[in-house]
Amino acid sequence: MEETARFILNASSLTQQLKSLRHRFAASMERLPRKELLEARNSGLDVGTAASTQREQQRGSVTQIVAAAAGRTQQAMRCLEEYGKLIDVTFATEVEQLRYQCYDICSRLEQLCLGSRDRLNRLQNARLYCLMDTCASERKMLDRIRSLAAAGVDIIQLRESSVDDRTLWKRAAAGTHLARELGVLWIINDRADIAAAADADGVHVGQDELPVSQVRRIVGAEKLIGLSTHNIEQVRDAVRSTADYIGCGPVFPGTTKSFDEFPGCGFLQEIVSELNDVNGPPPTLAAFAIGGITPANAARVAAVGFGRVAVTSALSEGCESSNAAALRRCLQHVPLSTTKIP
Ligand SMILES: Cc1ncc(COP(=O)(O)OP(=O)(O)O)c(N)n1
Ligand SMILES: Cc1ncsc1CCOP(=O)(O)O
Ligand SMILES: [Mg+2]
Repeated sequence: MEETARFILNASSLTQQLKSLRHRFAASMERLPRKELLEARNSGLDVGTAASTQREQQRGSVTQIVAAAAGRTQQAMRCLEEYGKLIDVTFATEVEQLRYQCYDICSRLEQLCLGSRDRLNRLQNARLYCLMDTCASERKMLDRIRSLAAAGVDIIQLRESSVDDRTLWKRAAAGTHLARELGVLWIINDRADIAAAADADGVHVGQDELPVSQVRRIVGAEKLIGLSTHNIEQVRDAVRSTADYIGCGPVFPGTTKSFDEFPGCGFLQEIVSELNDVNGPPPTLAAFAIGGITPANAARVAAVGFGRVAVTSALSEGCESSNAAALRRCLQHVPLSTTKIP
């Protein structure tokens, strides 16, 4: 459990709590006579070593490993507590206290594993991603989120650089609550600090912002991290990082952001080959095509094997519903690359 908290989830406070529990447990164990404990260890004569069930041999995910470890730890503590009463009552009382603390920590750890799994599952199935700004007021922003969710958008990104941090955080936090209620993923552009403070589902960063390794330190393991990529080397770096998805483009010129160069559909095709290459890196990333994508050109994106798009203008106010449906129709037959779920 400590390895999961530390190396997989990067959950520092949980790692600290598990470590402290382990140390306090070791201190309690010192109450027992070490020599007798060592002498009692005799695997050769242990009738239980051959007894193993098929279930014990199967672990399908890190979450299952954690659940099994939590169960074993709690059972072991209960056992030590009960038999300990025959040897040293103080030992038994200490283990009882540790067992209760262990319940809380294990439950938090399992929830963390399940939470990140749920987000990754939703990301895995996402096809439509919309970028929006903070709108003129919080009420207008929430209405817009409702319209996008009703139109069938899977992910919404709050992309805004012209408001103060306090306003951005407030809008981000209000969006978190509504998006959770509506079942859409809520991502904050550029700002890992705001994403963490607002408890959003994740953060999207570009090549000039904080590197993914640093973003991960800020947002923790359970949040999604998206990274913009403009060439195949950046895609390869993203696969090696702990990013969960990539934005790929710009594909076509658009009105939201101007660019000097357009890697275009050729780049998308390269990504599809790279992520599906059985000899190459495992297909661990969800990839969204971005830049000037509309219902009129989405078929060209789908034709190269991209089943996910991120758009701004194509889903602007008033045309959410019809354009989302049109984009979906273009993309729906493209199989989605699999994302790795811990
Ligand atoms: C899904 C998605 N893909 C790409 C981008 C672009 O990010 P970036 O290159 O950092 O540019 P800005 O959006 O910050 O101007 C994105 N935001 N979302
Ligand atoms: C933020 C960003 N990054 C690459 S293209 C783009 C703009 C996407 O908006 P639109 O779909 O209107 O081109
Ligand atoms: Mg950016």
